Amino acid sequence: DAYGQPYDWSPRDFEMGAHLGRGKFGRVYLARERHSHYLVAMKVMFKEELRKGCVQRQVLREIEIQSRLKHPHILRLLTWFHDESRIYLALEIASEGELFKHLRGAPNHRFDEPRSAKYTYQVANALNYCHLNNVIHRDLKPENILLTSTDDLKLADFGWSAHTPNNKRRTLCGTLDYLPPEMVDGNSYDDSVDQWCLGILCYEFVVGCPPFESNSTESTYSKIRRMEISYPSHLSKGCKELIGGLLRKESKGRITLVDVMTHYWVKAGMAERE
Ligand SMILES: Cn1ncc2ncnc(NCCc3cnc(NC(=O)Nc4cccc(C(F)(F)F)c4)s3)c21
Repeated sequence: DAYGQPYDWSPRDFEMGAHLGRGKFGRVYLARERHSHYLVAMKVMFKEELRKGCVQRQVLREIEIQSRLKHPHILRLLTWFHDESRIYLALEIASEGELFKHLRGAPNHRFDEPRSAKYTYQVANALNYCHLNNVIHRDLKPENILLTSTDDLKLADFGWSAHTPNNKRRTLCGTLDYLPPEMVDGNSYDDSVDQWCLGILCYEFVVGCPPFESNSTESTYSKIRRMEISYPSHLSKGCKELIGGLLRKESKGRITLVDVMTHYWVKAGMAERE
């Protein structure tokens, strides 16, 4: 407010609009702040549901982590508040919504290599910023990445993020396709799990499905453990080399996020997109 004191936001400050999407816990609405007409994406979650899902602490950790992260490719958590039954996250809007929708809607469910290279660069840039702030995202997948009207990516949903180093087992939920071998085996892990996930993500961009996808948990796990990856013939040498550099079973052997941002395939793809 005018005196520089943090203002206590409340649901009454916003007019709720269109339904933008739904997550595992709660729904997202377009919302407009009454005086400034500023538009936000409002994630509304029921405290009872979070309690039943035993995720209250994770939401609070996400709020603590996300309010500190300020980066062009990380979706801003602008503010948060709660009333007697709900918790509200006021988020920056990414008007094109979940990247997942655009990937599934693209021809052959995949992006061309220049577009994939640009997105890979932006995610690597955001993850590098997270790691410099001792945060691992841990839940990178197309559903958690949003697209803006300028065709730029925003990393979102830090509900599973954690401070490094971390070796708490995370209860498995959602897709297993992105789990790195060290997590499948329940071993300790560090921020290089995000490099693994970036490799899976890049593969899914250019191929249209994750490399270890299969119809049962056991076979996904065994494919991950055996590093059973096949590259379609349409992939360029540079693309295979980059993905191969990230999908290394040995976490220490994975190329760094800076290696990704300076990789010739990534730079060539971005130059072509300019
Ligand atoms: C759909 N859509 N379209 C446009 C648009 N623009 C912005 N945002 C959108 N959608 C919201 C994306 C999110 C960002 N941050 C989130 N954070 C979260 O959902 N956290 C969270 C909640 C409950 C439980 C847990 C826990 F603990 F279990 F992990 C974690 S969701 C948009």
